[in-house]
Amino acid sequence: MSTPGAPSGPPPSYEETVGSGSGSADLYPRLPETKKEEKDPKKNGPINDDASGIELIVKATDFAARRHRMQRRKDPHQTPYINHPVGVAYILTNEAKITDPIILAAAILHDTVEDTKTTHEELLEVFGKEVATIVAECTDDKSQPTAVRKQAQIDNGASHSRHAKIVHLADKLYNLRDLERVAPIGWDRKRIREYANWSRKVLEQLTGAHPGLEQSVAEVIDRLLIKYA
Ligand SMILES: Nc1nc2c(ncn2[C@@H]2O[C@H](COP(=O)(O)OP(=O)(O)O)[C@@H](OP(=O)(O)OP(=O)(O)O)[C@H]2O)c(=O)[nH]1
Repeated sequence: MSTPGAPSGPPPSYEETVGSGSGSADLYPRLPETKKEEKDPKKNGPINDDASGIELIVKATDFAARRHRMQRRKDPHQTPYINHPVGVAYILTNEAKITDPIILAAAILHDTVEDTKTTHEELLEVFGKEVATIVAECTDDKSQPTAVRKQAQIDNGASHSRHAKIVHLADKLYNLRDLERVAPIGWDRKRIREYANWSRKVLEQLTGAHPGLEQSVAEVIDRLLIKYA
């Protein structure tokens, strides 16, 4: 979902943009410093020409950025919507250690059919069956009332492919962490509790797809329910 319209007021500070660095409320856990191997800029390294996976991911990123370009998140700073699908893909590579280009492309595209005029047929044509199918499994039917859509996620989650479950887990993790960071405009404590409780029911349907992600989702839900008890 999106909040249309341009942001008003001063731009967010650097700290507000990247997170406070204070731990649990950050979108991504801090990574240990890794010492990079120094490369001699005068020497030419080998060129890896097996680039189809990278091309797919960049193509998906460009497509999603163009389709979501007018959309904003619901947070007080009205963050550009594209931050969400890119962040979901980053959770997959950074935390879940998923490097399958099909799953990453689907993660980047996961809201294009649900929240923009993009169609399933278009994704089929541009990105192929595997990517389009994962996106379809992660797409809510926005023609349905909210309560029906929310129940459908609980009812259908278990029957989805493992790839779709993994994208769904990273999607939930991003949204729950975002909720922990700052509540969307208009959300009171009750709404946050309801979202956390509903997320737990969805999580139960995704069991076994990726234990690490499942644990991370469960931990944020626990923290939210304590914070907003
Ligand atoms: N936490 C958070 N969520 C935001 C923000 N901006 C937009 N969203 C979206 O809002 C949706 C959750 O809000 P709800 O009121 O429960 O659902 P709805 O908009 O789809 O009716 C999520 O989309 P969804 O595709 O419906 O995901 P989900 O409900 O399957 O998690 C999430 O991506 C934000 O700033 N913070």
